[in-house]
Amino acid sequence: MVGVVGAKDLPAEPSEEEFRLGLRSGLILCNVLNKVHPGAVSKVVESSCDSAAAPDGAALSAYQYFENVRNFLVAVEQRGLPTFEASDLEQGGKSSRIVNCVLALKSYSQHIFGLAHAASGYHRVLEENRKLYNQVQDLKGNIRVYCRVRPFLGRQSNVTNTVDCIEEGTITINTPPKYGKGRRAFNFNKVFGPSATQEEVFEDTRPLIRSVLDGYNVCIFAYGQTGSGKTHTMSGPKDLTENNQGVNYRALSDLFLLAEQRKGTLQYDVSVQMIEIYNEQVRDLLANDEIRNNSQNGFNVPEANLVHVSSTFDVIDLMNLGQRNRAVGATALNDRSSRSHSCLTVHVQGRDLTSGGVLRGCMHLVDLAGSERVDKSEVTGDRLKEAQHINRSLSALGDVISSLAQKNAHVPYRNSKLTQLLQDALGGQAKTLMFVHISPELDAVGETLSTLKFAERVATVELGAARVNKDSSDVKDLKEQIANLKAALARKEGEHESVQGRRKPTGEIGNIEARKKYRSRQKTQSIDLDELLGNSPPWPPVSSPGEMYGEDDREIGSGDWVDKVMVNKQDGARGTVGCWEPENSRMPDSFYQKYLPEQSYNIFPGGNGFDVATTDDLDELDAATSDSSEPDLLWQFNHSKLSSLTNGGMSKVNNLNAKSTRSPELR
Ligand SMILES: Nc1ncnc2c1ncn2[C@@H]1O[C@H](COP(=O)(O)OP(=O)(O)OP(=O)(O)O)[C@@H](O)[C@H]1O
Repeated sequence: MVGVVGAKDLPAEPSEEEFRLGLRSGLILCNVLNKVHPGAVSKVVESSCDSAAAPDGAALSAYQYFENVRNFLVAVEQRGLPTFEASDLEQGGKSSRIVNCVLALKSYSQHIFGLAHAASGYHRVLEENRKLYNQVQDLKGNIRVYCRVRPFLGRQSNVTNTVDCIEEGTITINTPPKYGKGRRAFNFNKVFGPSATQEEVFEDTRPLIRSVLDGYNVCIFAYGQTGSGKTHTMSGPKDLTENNQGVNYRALSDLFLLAEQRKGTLQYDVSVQMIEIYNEQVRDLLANDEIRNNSQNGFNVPEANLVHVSSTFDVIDLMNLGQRNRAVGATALNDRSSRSHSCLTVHVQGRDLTSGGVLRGCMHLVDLAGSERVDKSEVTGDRLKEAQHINRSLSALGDVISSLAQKNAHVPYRNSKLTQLLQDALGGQAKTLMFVHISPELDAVGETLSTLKFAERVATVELGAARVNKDSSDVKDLKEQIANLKAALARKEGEHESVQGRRKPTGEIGNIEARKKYRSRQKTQSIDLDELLGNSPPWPPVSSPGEMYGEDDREIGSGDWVDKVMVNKQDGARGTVGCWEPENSRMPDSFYQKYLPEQSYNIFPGGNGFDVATTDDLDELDAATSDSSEPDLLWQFNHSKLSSLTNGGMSKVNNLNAKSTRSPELR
């Protein structure tokens, strides 16, 4: 009897490798059966195509292949055609050899059918989950703003508290007469009081981390007066422990945790960059060499290192290095004041192991330099210059926010490096979260009020709907080609310039302390600020989001998970279900050796029309029974892929990275 695998037989979670092997063996089985009983397959295909029960999503064709196999076997039975019993093996002659082969394949495929069936459900649920999750995120709307109140620091215990009360998303400030009425309430998505722990704060940020892995661009930035706790939120205090780690560390460890959990279906490659904007200079915090000018865009741009990371430990090392390299100074208000805006950018590339589709997400974690009243912070000289730069860029940020809030056609992003850096996050399709920080002291109330007013404004900015960055393999290949061509062109130009002795002088790097060398794992690359901004599409005019995108961007931004199988299936000219074109689809020899008994591996001597005496012959058999282009996408399977699957997971990302040292680029 041909067995039909019931729900009870389905494994909870087939491994990716089992799933693929199953698909391939189903293909072989159908081809063999088709030869034994020509015509039967197509009948079965017709009926199974109508099946309303077939799930949609990435696993559709896998599901249908196996439906076909199953239905075919049932049809064979119903017609009283050979039943594949072990006793058949004893019979001599051609038909028993066929039966022998089919039997071996069938028994394996029954098992695999169960796996594939379960996998299709698993993929479907995963995909639905992912979509729903991000829809909920999108519905939350504008830039999200969380307010955090710093506790009084040790030396300030007797100081008057300006924070009257905190309720859910509302914070009420007691305002001295000079600032208007007695109390003023501000509403945000969330308000964290002084006793909120780092973990509690991160808990509400966590959903965004998932979005990065789903191919969205995310920006989390900390805003507030100097000394109000921005660095504390983003990185943590000076004496860092696991408990008091800030958002940056937690975000990265979550990222790796989730990537690990998804490794059966998606393989992720993670790289980070860390830059700072100091006195309107963009500088690489992970640099091992001097930063060079790149005057192409009219402003200084570093060759920012994109460092591949494969664990939280790697990230902690890098962040520590970046923190050490940050321009930090003491002001009257904060003895460890950040004098620059810092941005940790995490690039994530996920490859769907089934469809080969690629998702790219990018996350900016920005710790802005603190605004300060220069009279109050008593700064002079270099510190004054820094403060002026900081205030100017924050005011440029304010102008951008105002324009966005008013939906102006022109948004002055170009007025500062900071606004250029945040351009996509503020106006594009990123998911953006701002942590606004306030100090509770009475003498900070002026800044507190202006900070909170600014934050309220930010909360009204409407973002374009966040878009997932995804590439089908074809698009990805084309982009890689473009990137290679660009790199070649840049190299040529460089050669040309050096020949003519017109090389630009080394850029000014300001007064940052000497950079620690960090050579071992770094890859240096030329990028411009646009690339630092990640892979999100360019900011479209507010009134017509998406207008500026190229055809390519539109195609990949349709909001659905792009999957090669699905893309192909939409093409009516090909991909008839149940037909296979096994171009390049030969299984590794190890497969045949492992899964076909020796006698059936070598079972078809010549002369019967479809001899399968060798694996090469199996290829021919495949070729003879195929007429669809689908499998060359679905069935690309060879030794190297098998080994990459078995080695699995994040350990492979090094190799991936070695292939592509550029940051993900969609432009
Ligand atoms: N939630 C908090 N709990 C405990 N201590 C905090 C908290 N927030 C800030 N602090 C402490 O307050 C001081 C100032 O914080 P921090 O350096 O993070 O401020 P900042 O806004 O980054 O300042 P600047 O803009 O000058 O860099 C630090 O000593 C920090 O450890």
